[in-house]
Amino acid sequence: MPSAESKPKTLYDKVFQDHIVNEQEDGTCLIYIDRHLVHEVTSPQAFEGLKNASRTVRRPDCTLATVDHNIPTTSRKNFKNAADFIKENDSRLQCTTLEENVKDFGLTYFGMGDKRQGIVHIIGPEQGFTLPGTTVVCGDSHTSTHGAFGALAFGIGTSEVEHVLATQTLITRRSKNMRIQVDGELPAGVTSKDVVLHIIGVIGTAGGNGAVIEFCGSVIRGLSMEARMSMCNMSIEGGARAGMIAPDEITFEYLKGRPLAPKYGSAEWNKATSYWSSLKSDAGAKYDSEVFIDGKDIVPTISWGTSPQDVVPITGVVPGPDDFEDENRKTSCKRALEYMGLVAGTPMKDVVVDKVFIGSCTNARIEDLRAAAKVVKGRKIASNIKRAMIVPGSGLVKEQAESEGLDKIFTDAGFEWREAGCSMCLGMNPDILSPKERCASTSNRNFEGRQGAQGRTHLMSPAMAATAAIVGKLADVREHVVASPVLGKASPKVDVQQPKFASPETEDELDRVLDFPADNEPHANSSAPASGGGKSSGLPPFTTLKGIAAPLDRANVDTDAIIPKQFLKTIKRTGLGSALFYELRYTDDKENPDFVLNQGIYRDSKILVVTGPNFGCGSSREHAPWALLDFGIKCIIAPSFADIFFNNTFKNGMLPVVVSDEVALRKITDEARAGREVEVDLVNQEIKDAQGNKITSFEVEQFRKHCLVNGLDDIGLTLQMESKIRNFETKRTLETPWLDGSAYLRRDRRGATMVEAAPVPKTNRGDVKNEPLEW
Ligand SMILES: CC(C)[C@H](C(=O)O)[C@@H](O)C(=O)O
Ligand code: SF4
Repeated sequence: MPSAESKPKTLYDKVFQDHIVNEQEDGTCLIYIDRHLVHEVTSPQAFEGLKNASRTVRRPDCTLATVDHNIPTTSRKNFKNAADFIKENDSRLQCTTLEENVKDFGLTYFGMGDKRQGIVHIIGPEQGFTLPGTTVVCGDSHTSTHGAFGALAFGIGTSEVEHVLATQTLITRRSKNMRIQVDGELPAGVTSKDVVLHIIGVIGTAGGNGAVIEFCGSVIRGLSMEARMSMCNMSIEGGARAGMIAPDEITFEYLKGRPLAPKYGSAEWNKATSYWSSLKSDAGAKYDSEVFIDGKDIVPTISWGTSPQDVVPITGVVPGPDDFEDENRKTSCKRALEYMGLVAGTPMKDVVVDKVFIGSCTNARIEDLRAAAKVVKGRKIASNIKRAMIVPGSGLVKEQAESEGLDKIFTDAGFEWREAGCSMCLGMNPDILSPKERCASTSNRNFEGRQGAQGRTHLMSPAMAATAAIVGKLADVREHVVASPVLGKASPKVDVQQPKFASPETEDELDRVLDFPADNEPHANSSAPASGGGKSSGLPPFTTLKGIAAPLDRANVDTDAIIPKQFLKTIKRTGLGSALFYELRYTDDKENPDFVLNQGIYRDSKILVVTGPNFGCGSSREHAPWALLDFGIKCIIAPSFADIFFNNTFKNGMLPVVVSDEVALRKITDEARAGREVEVDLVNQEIKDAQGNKITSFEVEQFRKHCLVNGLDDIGLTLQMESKIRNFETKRTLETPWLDGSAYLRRDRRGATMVEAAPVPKTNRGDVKNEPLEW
């Protein structure tokens, strides 16, 4: 779909533009979603919403589901079904709920008995489900991974999952363009994980807020697809909505022969690659911000603290509060040192490690395992290492590694060779750290409690984690491996039989008239009652809110802190108030009297005033706003917010207010500290004191305000755009036919009936006896 306008565009601009179904005057866009990945944690409430409203999944052919977060990674030799295999009640319920839902809605599902099962961000690319120029979403923040293909891929909350399931579209706005150019050459032993950790150290965890990052430059061009995926994966840790890399020959090579990619050599493949080749930023395209990095300045990088921006070269020392100028960072540093059990000035290489975890959607692909195996080969893990785990990202990665003998290299060295899943990346399953255990980890988040309550995480590359296992301390791979560079360049190809599928029908007449009756369209200034595709009022309206405001003196509050992983196992949206800020509110299950929400009037807070920036960073879990809401907090005031959290609050009838003016924020905080009520008047966009005196005004997007004030439900509104969505789909079938349900499920040309395609079943519920594991 070539873009029409001639103004130089960025890669992001092009992909975004090609997916607009409708654009309102205030810039609110309805965009079409090509690919939707679903996992068990963020989908139950979405499916429940569909069922309650008697809605169906619009495009089962563009939806792919798997289980990854909750599942044990122990041997599946005796696996019969998930219900028997998963011992923990809540985890089992989330997985079996997904199994029921994929059956009820007719979705393609890779269950635990299917070797294509794996971490959602590993299986999408592996299958060719992720393709250049597509929009890809998932109820998971690391959906940014798929941007490595030149896709616009981003994490969404559960309300948006429901929206995509029902409408195959999303309501969103344009992000800013940020370019990060890494030129030159990487020194030996430096991998893409070091590059991205280094970048996050430079820009900070809020550096990319509101933006989509385009990674470019000679270093990026020289990376394999898997290495590019590791980089885009962690764009979210840099605060960005998404990361993107322009597709090139390396991308096309990777896609050849993937089951869901157009068949290599076919007319469709040629058409696709010619479109994909146009997906690069035009010369002269404008970026809102740019960062230049010289590859030669990057050394193996490792995290020391509790935020992904807390990184140092392995050759460095643990920093102290005096190393930072910013007050927020000084405070965070003090707290992080205490949590991590580290003393400022200690050489990183002196830090002793207890456990090693090689896995996660950042680094559990075949190249990652090869890089680790290269370090480990012929060696043994150090005697102080209590446990070292290799967790392949998917059953196919596992199989490939076994065919290369990597499993043997690892087990001979003393590593555990596990089954695919998220594992110790977030400890929603049995793989966790014990309190105070220190882990060398290839995952992406080192938040407090992330890998287990009081666990201590150091982020690094697979080669560095493998070196730590051998040395028993954090260590520099360059001092322990002679051969270099450790980073492999080739993208392994999954050797698969190309599934047969009929090419989509294209003779349908393309209706180019995209007009839609004006009185049915959502409009910022209209409160016309909904009609047609569904009801559009569903949330309690938000006009003004007056109440006690709790002050919170923290920066970069992540959603793991707002609601820790153990509470994500619910299949409901309610009842999470008691879990809000769990680790901060309770010590050994007893209330911590120092935490503001445990004190007097603040127990009844309706507003939260946060003094530090970037509130709600990290995971896409909508459980964070649900927990705040259940506690009674409907409005959060902060200098800035992380994008996904910000979005999620609106979907629940809540209001996040950005107050970046320091004086105004201080005044509001003073009112909060004095225990006086604060009033948030959305209609007039003002914050007032208890007497009604204006403290400050604030900005809010008009469409969002309209929905909040009128209590409107997005899905109902979007369903009224049915004819525009249908027209977009018709055009998509004609111009990019490879995006219509290739292989697994194909959409009938009349658009309604779903037909099943060989060779895989529509659902795989883990019934190994009746469902094929080979394909
Ligand atoms: C469970 C899910 C919402 C979450 C995410 O969005 O990132 C998880 O994958 C994580 O890594 O914390
Ligand atoms: S970040 Fe960790 S928990 Fe989240 S999807 Fe990736 S592997 Fe799973």
